[in-house]
Amino acid sequence: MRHFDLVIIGTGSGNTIPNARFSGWDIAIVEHGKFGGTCLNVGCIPTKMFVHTADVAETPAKSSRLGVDEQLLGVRWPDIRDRVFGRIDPIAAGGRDYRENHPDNAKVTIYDQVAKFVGHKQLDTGTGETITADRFVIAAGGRPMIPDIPGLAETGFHTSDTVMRLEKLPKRLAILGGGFIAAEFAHVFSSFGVRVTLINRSGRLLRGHDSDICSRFTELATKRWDVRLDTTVARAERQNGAVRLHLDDGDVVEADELLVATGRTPNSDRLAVEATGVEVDENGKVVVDAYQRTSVDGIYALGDISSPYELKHVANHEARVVRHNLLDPDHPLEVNHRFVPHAVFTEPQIATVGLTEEQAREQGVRYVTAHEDYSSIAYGWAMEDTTGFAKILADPDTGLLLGAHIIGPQASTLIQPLVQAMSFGQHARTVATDQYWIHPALPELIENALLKLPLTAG
Ligand SMILES: Cc1cc2nc3c(=O)[nH]c(=O)nc-3n(C[C@H](O)[C@H](O)[C@H](O)COP(=O)(O)OP(=O)(O)OC[C@H]3O[C@@H](n4cnc5c(N)ncnc54)[C@H](O)[C@@H]3O)c2cc1C
Ligand SMILES: NC(=O)c1ccc[n+]([C@@H]2O[C@H](COP(=O)([O-])OP(=O)(O)OC[C@H]3O[C@@H](n4cnc5c(N)ncnc54)[C@H](O)[C@@H]3O)[C@@H](O)[C@H]2O)c1
Repeated sequence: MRHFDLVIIGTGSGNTIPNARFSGWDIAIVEHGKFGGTCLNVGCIPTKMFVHTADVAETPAKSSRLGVDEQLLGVRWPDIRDRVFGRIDPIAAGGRDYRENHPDNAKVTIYDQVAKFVGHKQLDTGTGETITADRFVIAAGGRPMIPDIPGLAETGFHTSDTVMRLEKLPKRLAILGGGFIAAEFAHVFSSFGVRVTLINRSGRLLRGHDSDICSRFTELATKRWDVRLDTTVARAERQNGAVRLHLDDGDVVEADELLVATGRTPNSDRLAVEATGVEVDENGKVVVDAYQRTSVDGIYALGDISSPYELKHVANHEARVVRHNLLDPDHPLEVNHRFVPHAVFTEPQIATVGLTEEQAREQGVRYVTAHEDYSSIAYGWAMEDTTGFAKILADPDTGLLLGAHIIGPQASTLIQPLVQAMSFGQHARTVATDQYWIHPALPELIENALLKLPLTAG
């Protein structure tokens, strides 16, 4: 059995670990799919390339309120799709080529089949070779979770792994789920002229967000798409080429294609991590401590397979922590999950960091809130925005921010000064008043919301 200093399973964030500081280490990289993992190949990057294109396609529908009459002449799906993957596919191939052929990686060996643990620190690489190592990094991510619906497999469906490579645009798309992926793809496909029906089990879309954000988004989504809430699919079938979804309320939704976006499940099962003694929780997530160490000495995990946050910036941060801890295990770094922001790139954009109002209430945290509409700031007037807002929560006594939630144009960018303020423990008033805010730019939304916080001091 070949023995390595380090085996890394998964080339998403895991592949960022080996650098010049590992020269001299015998490293195996195990990846059965494309190099770059979910984010590069089927996640963040292609979706946002589609989202930007969708935003452009949607412009004419919004411009007449500004007195500019525009017309969308067409959407060339094959060109849109091929631009995205024409850019991405070579990056994945280049990533593999670098690890396989570049002199920097002379001591790196690649295994390209589905691997699974077969014993303590023993990995069956799926290539006919079983390997061992002193250290492992489990960075094998997750995959779409497919609900158990009678007829679903026979009906045929897409997930986020396949829907971006459709041969042609469907006329009608049914989306099962009401989370991040459903919200982003509903925006993308409807902007391209596809009639979208969204079927969601719970009563509000993007649950888990602050309830003011969920309510506003659900209200807007309902105007744009056929949204079925508090509904599940009892049975699916395909008739005359069309997907037919029988809902539990008796209604039938017909579509040309179906996208299942009902959450993701970690790949710990397929990797059989228990065979090496690595502990998983009730959701199949690998259990790690604050240093990303699993229950087995020398085995680390990171990213979607272990993290409570299924976000690329978190996976990358955890990979940096693991890299340090591999190199200097006697002085390990702790992971920093204090203020993890995220954005949903739908229409309108949504961004969030810290506590929602519901969480603050449940945790018994003392808080005050401030709310500012885009329609109250000059650039919001310029854009004729009537639905966007920022909501900020702060501790009334210390003036420290507890959470921030934005729905509206550029929300994913506008949130950043608030992430910074929270990360560096800055007082809300200081952030609002001790720096210039460019007038009349969109960040005035944040400045005004901060100034409105009814703080007891400062
Ligand atoms: C549609 C979509 C859009 C997203 N958009 C965003 C976004 O805008 N912003 C954001 O922050 N996050 C986004 N995410 C989440 C983000 O993509 C993930 O959090 C991130 O990619 C996780 O990285 P990772 O390294 O943990 O795993 P991955 O990138 O999934 O890497 C795991 C790798 O392990 C390989 N692997 C798994 N099992 C085995 C095995 N047994 N043997 C060999 N190889 C194996 C897989 O092939 C894969 O390449 C999105 C996700 C999806 C699905
Ligand atoms: N912009 C981003 O950062 C981004 C974008 C896409 C995905 N992601 C990551 O990927 C993860 C997975 O995304 P997702 O949208 O698949 O999951 P999600 O957890 O965000 O949403 C799942 C949705 O499916 C619904 N659901 C579950 N089972 C159902 C059923 N049987 N019938 C009907 N509805 C059902 C849930 O109520 C929920 O609304 C996200 O949690 C996120 O961390 C991030």
